[in-house]
Amino acid sequence: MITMEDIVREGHPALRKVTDEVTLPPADEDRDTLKNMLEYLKNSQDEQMCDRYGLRPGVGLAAPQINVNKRMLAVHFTDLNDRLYSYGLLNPKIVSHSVEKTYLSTGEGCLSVDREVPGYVPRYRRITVRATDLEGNDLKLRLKDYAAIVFQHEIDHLHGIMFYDHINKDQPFKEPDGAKPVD
Ligand SMILES: OCN(O)CCCc1ccccc1
Ligand code: NI
Repeated sequence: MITMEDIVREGHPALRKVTDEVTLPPADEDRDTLKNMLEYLKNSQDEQMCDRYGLRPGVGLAAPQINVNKRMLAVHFTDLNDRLYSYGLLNPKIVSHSVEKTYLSTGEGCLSVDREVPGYVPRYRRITVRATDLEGNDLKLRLKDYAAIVFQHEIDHLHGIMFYDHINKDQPFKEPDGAKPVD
């Protein structure tokens, strides 16, 4: 099982690499890795597992965070309308997005960042993502608000981008133009 020891922290070069696409159908090793990433998220949202294994709760995890240079990510969360998003995704790609922006009013954190980095992280309010799931299905996900934020955070990791790269250096809490916050 994946624990915090497997998660690399900022400064590790893996977090600044652009990942390689996964050849499809995925090799068993890739599928197992992705399943383990999804398992980590579920474990991290269970209090007993957290206490027993010292896990930090997470709603998403990208392969570079466990030092795997592959374009794959896992998410496990319910959005504000109680829709469950639980996926292991191969080669996810944002194929379209709104001009309109959003941001998490609490700011963002990251399992690979052991410090608070205050500030708003501007994100697209709506995105469409194409990807392949663990069963080999081609998915087209239309996401907005919180779900869009989580997916953008994870897809950024696949391109070596950290959430704080987006924070306005001079005015971290400047509301992004015309953006509607997710509270
Ligand atoms: O890369 C995943 N990760 O570090 C866990 C935190 C995920 C996350 C946190 C805040 C807003 C969006 C996504
Ligand atoms: Ni992260």
